[in-house]
Amino acid sequence: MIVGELHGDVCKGAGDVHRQVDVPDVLFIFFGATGDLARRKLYPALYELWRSGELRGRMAVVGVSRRPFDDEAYREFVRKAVNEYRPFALYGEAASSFLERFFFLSADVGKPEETAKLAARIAEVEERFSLSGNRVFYLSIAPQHFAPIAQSLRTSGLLESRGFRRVVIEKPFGWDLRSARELNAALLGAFDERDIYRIDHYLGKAMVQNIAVLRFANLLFEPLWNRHYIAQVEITATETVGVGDRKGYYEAAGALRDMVQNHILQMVAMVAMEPPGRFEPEAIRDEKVKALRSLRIYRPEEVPLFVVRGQYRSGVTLGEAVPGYREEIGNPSSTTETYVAAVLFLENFRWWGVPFLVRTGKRLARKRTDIVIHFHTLPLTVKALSGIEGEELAPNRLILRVQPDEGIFLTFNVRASRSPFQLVPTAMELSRGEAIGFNTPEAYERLLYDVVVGDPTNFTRWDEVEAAWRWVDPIAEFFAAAGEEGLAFYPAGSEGPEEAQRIARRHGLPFTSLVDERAPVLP
Ligand SMILES: NC(=O)C1=CN([C@@H]2O[C@H](COP(=O)(O)OP(=O)(O)OC[C@H]3O[C@@H](n4cnc5c(N)ncnc54)[C@H](OP(=O)(O)O)[C@@H]3O)[C@@H](O)[C@H]2O)C=CC1
Ligand SMILES: O=C1O[C@H](COP(=O)(O)O)[C@@H](O)[C@H](O)[C@H]1O
Repeated sequence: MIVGELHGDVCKGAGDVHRQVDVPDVLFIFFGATGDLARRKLYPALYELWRSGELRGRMAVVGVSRRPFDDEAYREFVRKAVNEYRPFALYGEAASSFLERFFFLSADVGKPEETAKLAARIAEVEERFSLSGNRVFYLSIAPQHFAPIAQSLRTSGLLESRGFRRVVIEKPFGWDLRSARELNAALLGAFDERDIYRIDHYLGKAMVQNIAVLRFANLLFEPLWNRHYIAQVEITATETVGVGDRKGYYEAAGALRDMVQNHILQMVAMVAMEPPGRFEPEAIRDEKVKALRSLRIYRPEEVPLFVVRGQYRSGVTLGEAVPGYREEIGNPSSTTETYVAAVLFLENFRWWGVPFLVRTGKRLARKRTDIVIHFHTLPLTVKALSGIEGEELAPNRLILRVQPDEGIFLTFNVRASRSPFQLVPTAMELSRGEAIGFNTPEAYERLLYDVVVGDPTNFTRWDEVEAAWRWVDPIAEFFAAAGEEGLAFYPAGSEGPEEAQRIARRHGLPFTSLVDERAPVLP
């Protein structure tokens, strides 16, 4: 099955279809140019867009941070970042033609007299490369800087260029609904909503983009995509890593704000949305927001019935002994959750009564992102009709493996060849990354490209953010009030807290094993 092709044709803006669009020239202005995100994701993604020819000769970058870099020091920083990701990518001629387009401004964004110098730098670079005035302001910086940056961009006239002005915002988009609204108001003081690109990098992952194609371009699935045929939806986004260098941020955010409010709920929306009338950005986002608005919001006293939070203790992950979360961040009484499992319900006609089981966490047994659609079991089994013996009839399942290896699988029952009186569940591989050239660019590469060509499909619109916070807020409030009570500890390297299976079983099937290599493809 040629998923890559379908994906491009049907879902405009969702993937490699980009390659057919004319790419305008652009100046990127990176705030937070020396930070972790810029180093690990943005420069490698830009390099890939350059290497593949999409932005070759059509872009330049002005990086901003307080570090006392000159242009040369900044170029060396970018060179190292790219080479770390793709060893020896940047050397010789290839390096200089790419790096000569990087410029630096050392400025504290809290000091207007320093950011005022940005206008001159931008003018100089745009003139040097004959750019058309298209500007992408990428705020790869802590959210408390968003408002002052927006304000200074407006007052300095930098938003009055001849070309387009777009702003890219990283998560977290607020800490709750109230702060998200304040942040949004600050941004709207400088940019139109249509020019605000709120990044959720899961929406840049090929298999997440494939959900809509699989659903709406296949007669095999479209009629079955509802409560009549689907018993349960299971979404997993687990990691083996701990909090790493982002301790301060994570201690305040926790897994609920870090992963559930954005990536997990976006995947829920993609699975649950109604077919859009047209495959256009706003039509698609209209349907996503409707799905998010139909989430049943839990009252605080209901939260323990539907949501489990956990925190890792020391253990062994991928053969390595690792400390517990509290030791890692140096706070022996932290109650921040590093794991969340929840059962969600959408109160609409299509999904009434279908549990959406979601889980995410750090320091678990496997890095895995899967979306599993569990179909109902047949009421009158083949077993009963034919006298075939064996285990319970396994339900059909459709598995979208988002990462680490991309693939789509469908499970079904067949008669065992050696023993014709037994049924065995088997899996059909509908597509796999490597086999069909799915070796797609990093999510950030796709999303950066989308910003340049002005395709907001795979970015989160404000009303989606708002709807997600409405669901998250009461749960976050409950967590904060409960403190350590109800916090389930799990050893690093495990499947997470057993309590997650308890809520899963209460509402549906248990979560699929993370440890079993065959799961969830085969039961
Ligand atoms: N890292 C990641 O994997 C992810 C990060 N994000 C989000 O992206 C944003 C950036 O994160 P990350 O790169 O990790 O953060 P870092 O702390 O690594 O980097 C912050 C950057 O901002 C600059 N900076 C800080 N204060 C100022 C200031 N007053 N004036 C000018 N520059 C300043 C820093 O440089 P200097 O100190 O030299 O000024 C640095 O370049 C955050 O909003 C984060 O939540 C989102 C998803 C993933
Ligand atoms: O946004 C985030 O995502 C990463 C996981 O991303 P993935 O693409 O590697 O699955 C997570 O580690 C981080 O805490 C979170 O902020």
